[in-house]
Amino acid sequence: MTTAAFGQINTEELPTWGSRSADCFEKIKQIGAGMYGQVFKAREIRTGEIVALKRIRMDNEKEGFPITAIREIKLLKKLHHENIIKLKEIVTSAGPEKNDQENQDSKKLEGGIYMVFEYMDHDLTGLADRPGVRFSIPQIKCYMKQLLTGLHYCHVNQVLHRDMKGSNLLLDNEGKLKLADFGLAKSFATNHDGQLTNRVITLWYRPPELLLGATKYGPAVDMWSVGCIFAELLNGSPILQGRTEPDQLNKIFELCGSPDENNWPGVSKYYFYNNFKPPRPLKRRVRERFRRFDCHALDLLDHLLTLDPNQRWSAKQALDAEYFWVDPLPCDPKSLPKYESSHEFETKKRKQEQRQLEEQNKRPRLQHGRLPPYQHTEPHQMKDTQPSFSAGPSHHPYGKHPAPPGGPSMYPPRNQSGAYNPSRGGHVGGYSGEPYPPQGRAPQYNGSSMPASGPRGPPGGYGVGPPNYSQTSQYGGPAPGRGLNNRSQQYGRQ
Ligand SMILES: Nc1ncnc2c1ncn2[C@@H]1O[C@H](COP(=O)(O)OP(=O)(O)OP(=O)(O)O)[C@@H](O)[C@H]1O
Repeated sequence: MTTAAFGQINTEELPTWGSRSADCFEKIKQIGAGMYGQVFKAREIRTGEIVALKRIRMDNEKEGFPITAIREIKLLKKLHHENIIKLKEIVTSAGPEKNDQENQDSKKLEGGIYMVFEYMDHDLTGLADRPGVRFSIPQIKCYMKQLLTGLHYCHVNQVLHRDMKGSNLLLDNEGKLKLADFGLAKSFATNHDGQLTNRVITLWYRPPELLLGATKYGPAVDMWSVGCIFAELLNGSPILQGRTEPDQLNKIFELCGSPDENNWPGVSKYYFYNNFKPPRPLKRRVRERFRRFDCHALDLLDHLLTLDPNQRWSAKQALDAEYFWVDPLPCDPKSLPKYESSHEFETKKRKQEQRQLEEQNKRPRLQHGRLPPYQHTEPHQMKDTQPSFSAGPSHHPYGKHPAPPGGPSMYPPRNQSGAYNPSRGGHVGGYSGEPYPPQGRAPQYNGSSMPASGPRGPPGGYGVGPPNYSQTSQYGGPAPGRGLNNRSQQYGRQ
């Protein structure tokens, strides 16, 4: 593959885009389910080549071809780099409908438009979640180096990724890492008025400037996410697991200290600064909290998790960090262990099944498959003597409801109307339990104040989006670009 030099976009185009049918491929299995499409492992029938097919979800599209797909195709056609996923072609199929059960079990792909990608064995979140997988330091350095190299290529080509997180970093069994999911990416070369939406990037990876309402921003937004991913790799779990935007900011400030004009010149001008600045000064605790990391890792992390985007390290500065040049050095990707394929979709599904099984086992045993007989009690006693099966674990598909928005934060209580909508964005079902970062995309606005996150949902049920800022919430009334009620409007402001 030819790789364009930094600063140059390879505009060479593939000849037959969209001209082939999806019938050239047979489905092997589903490996991903994002907010905007399902991803399948598939085989090209003629050549036997294994590929990943991302079905472009059209069901919610009243306004034509989804903007996220247009973005992804447009940018990926221009970006050619060994650390960026390769979009090979687009194929279409007039095949059977989505809910056709027979089709779901068959190898035939259902009707729709598909993006054909090179296949990658894992995503970083899926791999890290695999029981028994522990990354070594040279391995983490190797992944981080590739991640930064791919991102540096994007940034010098004036592309912001805007959804950096583990599940969008794909790995193959040769140890290669590639950035994927450019559905929220944006070319900032063409954005002259500088008005960008701040409702991008999955909450746990979202930088403070976006949470404070920035509409002018640059590559530093991705670099904050890189800091979160790096710390997560070393820590073994995500480091800033906010449940709502205020809670996320709260967690950031508790770790990185309070922002003020000294450590972040201009911060007081952000739209939400006065609403969210901590009421009392907080100390920066990055070095203290991660004191078990080695000093070079800590140094890099400290520069990535810098509140002021102008002082935060760029991908280039990060690549030059001591961390990558001292022993133990990053390993050769080819020397890395080969793992059984692991995508976040599958690991989550497995966990969900296990949890369901555990819940079932916890339930009181039913006699002859019937509910346990009620104890005969006087009506007045019945009140306090509920049949035990009702006290069992919740079988709500989303598990526990998330904590009320705002949580134990210092922010004023939030407007509670519609406090939680488990089927946000129209996605139902769900992996329950653990908190989950709302997706990079803001959900469709339902006109009420909603918490930012719910537990993660399954195929699409993951689609727990960050909340829309409520127009009546503590965010201090209407703000530019808020109160949008569909995706195309939502992204109207780029
Ligand atoms: N080329 C690929 N090879 C292997 N797996 C892939 C590939 N592309 C995507 N996947 C899997 O599918 C998942 C979802 O893909 P992607 O993020 O592109 O979809 P999306 O609809 O934009 O998702 P999201 O809403 O999570 O951003 C990835 O996390 C990954 O596990």
